[in-house]
Amino acid sequence: MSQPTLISDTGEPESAWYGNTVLIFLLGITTLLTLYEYWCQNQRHVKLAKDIPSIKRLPIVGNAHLVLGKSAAGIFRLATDLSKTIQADVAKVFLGNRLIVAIYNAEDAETILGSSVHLQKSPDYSLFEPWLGDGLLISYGEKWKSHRKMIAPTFHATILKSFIPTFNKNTNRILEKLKEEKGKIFDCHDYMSTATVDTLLETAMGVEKTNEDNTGFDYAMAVMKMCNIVHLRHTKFWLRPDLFFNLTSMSKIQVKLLDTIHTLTNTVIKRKKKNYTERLLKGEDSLYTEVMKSSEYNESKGGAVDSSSIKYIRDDLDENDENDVGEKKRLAFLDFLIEANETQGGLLSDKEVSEEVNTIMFEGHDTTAAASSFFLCLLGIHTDVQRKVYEELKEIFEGNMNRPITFNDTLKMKYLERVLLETLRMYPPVPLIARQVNEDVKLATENYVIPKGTTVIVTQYLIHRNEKYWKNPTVFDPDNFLPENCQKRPYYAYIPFSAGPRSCVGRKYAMLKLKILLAGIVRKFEIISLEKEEDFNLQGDIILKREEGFKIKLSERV
Ligand code: HEM
Repeated sequence: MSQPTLISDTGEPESAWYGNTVLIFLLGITTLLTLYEYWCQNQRHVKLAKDIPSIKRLPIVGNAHLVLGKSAAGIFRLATDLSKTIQADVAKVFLGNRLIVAIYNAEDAETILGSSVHLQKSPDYSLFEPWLGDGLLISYGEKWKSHRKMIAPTFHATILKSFIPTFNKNTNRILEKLKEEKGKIFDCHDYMSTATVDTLLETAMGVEKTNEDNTGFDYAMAVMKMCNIVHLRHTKFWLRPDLFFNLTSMSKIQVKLLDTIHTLTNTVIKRKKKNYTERLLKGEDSLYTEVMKSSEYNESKGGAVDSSSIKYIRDDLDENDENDVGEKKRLAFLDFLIEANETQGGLLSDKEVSEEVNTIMFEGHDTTAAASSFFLCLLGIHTDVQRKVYEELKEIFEGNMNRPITFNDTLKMKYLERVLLETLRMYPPVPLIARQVNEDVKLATENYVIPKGTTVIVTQYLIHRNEKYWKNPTVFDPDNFLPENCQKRPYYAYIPFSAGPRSCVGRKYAMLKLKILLAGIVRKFEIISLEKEEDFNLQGDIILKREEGFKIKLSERV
């Protein structure tokens, strides 16, 4: 039986009317999208950046589709492959209408990082806010400037030297734990993370680890998972707006992870505040007053401790940070923060103290854990390099491989230092830095212009592998850091700690701590790796890691 034909108000059959409506709707959408694409193409930033090399973009989405369905390691591979495809020192991509310019060369990196103008982080860092607040890593303008001035000197050479016994104690603690893994294949990153969290707590934060609890491990795992979430939101653009993200199960996981992270940092702050109040109740001076009175301080005022011996790499801010001889130099990080909060006319609010503690705990641990894990894997692969490191240590310690490592010993570790610098070249823990430029910037390369409002990504990982500056960029060769080879390179060709006014405040802390930890491990164990560098699946989820983990095997040295 045939169906009766429905007649619309206009007298046409209903199906024809329905077809016309869909057609009009589709035409409308197409016209709107075409107009939008036309508008995009005529935007000032698109026109100004038109000569910067790029790959083909799709209308409307730009290059955003390329990350769809890719894992963190897949995205990292995509980014490095793109740089090879484009074969230029600068490249651009579009996420929708958003322009992103990537820099692969030292000269243009200097234009951005060396400037005191392009200091604002890109909007991508805002995803860290629920975790780090507006701490030093993210903040901008006057707040960043004044906090940087307060915090940088709390990592001064004099303070770092006072941390050496704790670096030794924590190295011994980790050596005991590593003994349990002897002969097994295991992921050393978990151990390196826990060790760095515990060491940071006992040094920069100045709190004693009173029991063998799992705080360091739990915190490190929570940070690792938080990095995964933030990275996922960076690459999956639909997860960026809180409105959508809050609908996902991931947002509930984030709440739990942040609870673990903030519980640790709040406990640390509370303990330090309690110490502060107890001192005052006992009639003792505040640390600040004590420091001011100390004869040691008065002596050093005349001639600050020479920190040049731990200037592993030149730094534009060394002059500013270290000539700023002031009383705060004598207070370690959290001691200073509490004083600034309690006695110095409220220089810092409770919220600001918490933001900075969270920032230092994150920046200070995950970076160092990655650096030490890559170092151990590389020694396991390059056994000739490992032998040389061990020979150097034997010479320094003259048969007493168990004694504590002193500051002077670290100065003699010339070869180990070169191996560490080479590790940071090939596998920089922070593989890229993203800034937002607030004015047009002319680059050295081909006079390209980066329009204001653009996100600029300085890619340390690729600059460190640019053939212009490195003879065999993909070959692990500690001799790249022989003094005669360093002199030939532009300064910005090697920037694992960034450079310029926003460079890493913890670079000297990191190098000193890493030397003691890694020398301690090599003195005790021979490291074996069953994989090769070609097997590394790198993923750049905030901090550079290996997707498969950092598997090594240890055998105890006789
Ligand atoms: C191997 C270890 C480390 C590496 C490779 C490293 C690398 C970096 C890099 C590349 C930046 C610039 C980031 C950016 O602009 O997005 C940075 C900033 C920073 N780092 Fe490190 N870092 C390390 C260890 C540390 C340690 C141990 C601390 C503290 C104890 C620390 C504290 C900071 C802080 C607070 C900033 C922000 C500085 C500012 O914006 O003014 N880092 N680090």
